[in-house]
Amino acid sequence: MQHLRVTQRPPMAKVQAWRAHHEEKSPPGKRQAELSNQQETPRDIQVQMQLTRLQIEPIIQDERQTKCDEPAEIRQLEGDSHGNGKERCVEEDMLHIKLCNMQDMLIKKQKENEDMCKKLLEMKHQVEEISSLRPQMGDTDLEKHRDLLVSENRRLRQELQHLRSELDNESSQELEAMRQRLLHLEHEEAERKALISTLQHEVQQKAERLAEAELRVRDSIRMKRAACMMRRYETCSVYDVQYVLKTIEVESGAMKAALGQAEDRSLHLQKQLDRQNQVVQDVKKQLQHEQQETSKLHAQVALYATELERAQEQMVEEFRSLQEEKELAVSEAFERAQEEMRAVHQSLDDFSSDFCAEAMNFLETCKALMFFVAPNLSGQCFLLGVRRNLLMLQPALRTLTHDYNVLKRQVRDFPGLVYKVMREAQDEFSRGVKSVEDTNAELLSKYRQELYLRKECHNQLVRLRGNIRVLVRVRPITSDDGTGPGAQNILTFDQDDDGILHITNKGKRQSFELDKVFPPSTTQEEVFDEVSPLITSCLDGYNVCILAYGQTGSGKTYSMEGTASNPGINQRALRLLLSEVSKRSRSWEYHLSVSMAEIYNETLRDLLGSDCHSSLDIKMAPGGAGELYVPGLTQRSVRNMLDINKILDLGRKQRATEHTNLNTHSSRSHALLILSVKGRETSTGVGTTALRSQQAYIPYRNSKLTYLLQEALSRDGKALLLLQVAPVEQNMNESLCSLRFGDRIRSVELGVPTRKTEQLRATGTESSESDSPSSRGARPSSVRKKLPVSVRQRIGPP
Ligand SMILES: Nc1ncnc2c1ncn2[C@@H]1O[C@H](COP(=O)(O)OP(=O)(O)OP(=O)(O)O)[C@@H](O)[C@H]1O
Repeated sequence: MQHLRVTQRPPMAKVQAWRAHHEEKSPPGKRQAELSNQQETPRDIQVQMQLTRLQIEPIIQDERQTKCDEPAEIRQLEGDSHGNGKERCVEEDMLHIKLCNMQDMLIKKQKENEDMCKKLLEMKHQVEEISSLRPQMGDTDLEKHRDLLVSENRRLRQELQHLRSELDNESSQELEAMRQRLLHLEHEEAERKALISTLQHEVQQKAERLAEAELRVRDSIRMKRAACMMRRYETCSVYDVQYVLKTIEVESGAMKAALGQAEDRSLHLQKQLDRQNQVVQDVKKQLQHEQQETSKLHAQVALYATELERAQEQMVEEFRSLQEEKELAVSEAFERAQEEMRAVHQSLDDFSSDFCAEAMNFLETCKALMFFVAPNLSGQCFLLGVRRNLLMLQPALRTLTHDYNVLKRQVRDFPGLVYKVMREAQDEFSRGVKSVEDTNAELLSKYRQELYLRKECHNQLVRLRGNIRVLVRVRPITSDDGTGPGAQNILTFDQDDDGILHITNKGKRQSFELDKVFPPSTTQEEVFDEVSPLITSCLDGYNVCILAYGQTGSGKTYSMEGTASNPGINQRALRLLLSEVSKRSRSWEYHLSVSMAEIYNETLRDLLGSDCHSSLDIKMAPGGAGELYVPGLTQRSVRNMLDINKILDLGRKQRATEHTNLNTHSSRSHALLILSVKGRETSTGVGTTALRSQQAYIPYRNSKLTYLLQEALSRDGKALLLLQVAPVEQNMNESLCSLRFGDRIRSVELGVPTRKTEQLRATGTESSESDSPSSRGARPSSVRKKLPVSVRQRIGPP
């Protein structure tokens, strides 16, 4: 591709040969000396012109050739870029335009060259003419002409040189740009081809894996069928067959009836559940309505409160102005009264002084007249008048004082009155609010009660159907989650329903309903409290399986193993079982044993054995019951906490050492803790066997693990899935996958869990009876339960 735009250089050999030929005739030293002295002859000029022509011609030819090549290049480019989309078409168009421009330019340049050639020819003619005229012309004229021609020749040569360099420059730039573009396109194409081949490879790998999985499933079905057949044909004698047939005949009616009853009960419970759901929905609606009403009332209360506040402020303002007015009025009245009093006193004083003066005068007069006339009574009359006036003023003063006192009292009592009125209003409001709150609380408690009932019904349904219980534990945000937008929390919880988890995905909220959701604040103890009833039921003879599932770093190990100071389910479960065993020790004898295994890369390893490097196999139990066991898997008896701690430590250490040796990552390995409990009721001789297994991850593609799990998740088992999720945004996809997986698992029906009991006969042979909830009612013991006890010891040495 790159070679397309490489321009052919002028045939320099031809030029050099021609030059050598003429230099022979006119040696370069001589010619140069002539040129430097401006002494070129017409012959020299002719030679120069010819040389120039020879140099130009290849360039022109080259350009012509380039021009001819261009459509081919374009075609080539079109071919290369075919299928690279619009972008490439646009680029091709641009290149095409550029090429057209170049063509135009080349034509122009060619024309210029041709013009120049013509000029040169003319010059040649002129030179010839001059040479023919030379004999007729004088030396001076000739010299003049020669100078002119030489200078013209030099100018033309310079122009030619300039044009040539321009042409070279432009064409080389264009060529470089096109080369770059071509390289880029080639690079892109190579990348695409690599991508396609990677994808093809992946598709092929997936197809191979699918085929492999299909083959495995077919194998397992074939094996199961074969085992069934073997069981039927090898282990059962004619007598057994007859016995079985008879038992089936006898039992089938009762079994059908029991099945019918169970179905009826399930239907009834389903109906009840539907009813409860309906009630819950109604209550929810009512609650919503009440909440709306409450919010309305709250708004009204707030409105009233603001109005009250405003009224209070107004009242206070009015009260203040009234008080000011009152004080003003009182002070005015007081001043007036004082004025009046002063006036009265003044008049009294005046009067008394006048009166005294008068009286003195009068007395003087009287004294003077005493001797002559009888005593005069008019002075006494005047005094009586004044006294009457004073007596008339006194009630007015008293009324004024009384009014003043009343007003003063009113003013003093007014804030208290306002406060009282407001208090009453507030009391009334709070009574209203409280009654609304009480109604709400009542509705809420009813709603919770209904939820609880619904959960109970659901649990009962789960027990009857034998579904797997799915719990979710959300781990807290840790420093490993980093900072930034990826470390944002995306999970929220429902305050009223502990089985709801909301996940906010791109602004949208998705809700998942599970059996229980543990928020990050949940302690190990609280998680264990939820799991413990399941664990104790393995003492009653049920197969129990607890699985922790989740992406790497979501807290599976933390929940199952925990830390030394805060142990997880494994250690707590063993501790609980030990304490239960000691509680029941009066009537029961139990034997607890523990195995620990790890599956890594389809290799099952014993973590408690002396050689933890060797790989173990999973085999069909020889009893023909189609059950599996692991030959050579170490089982260690457990009697106290010391034993438990030793065993767990050993298992952990073996696992860690092996990981260091293999340089593996923990998330690719799957740990199993298998606990076997064998119990015997000392009074009746009834024995129970059960199996509990835990593991850290369920990859369904892992056949070894699936084999072991299919035992634990068998029809007569109780199973619990502990989904572990990380709360941050960067783990959203994995969290969604885990929750969707949990949702699907919740609907998986394992069948009614059955208790495994066996009656030990005095002769040493064993029989068993079903003690499942249904069997305790009407369901008779099944054929499966009549198998010898050794067959039920599934994992561990046969
Ligand atoms: N509930 C929790 N409280 C506090 N820390 C937790 C909790 N759950 C997990 N962690 C912490 O989160 C980190 C990852 O947890 P853990 O190792 O249990 O994840 P994992 O799912 O077992 O990972 P892997 O699959 O890679 O083994 C650990 O540091 C652990 O201490």
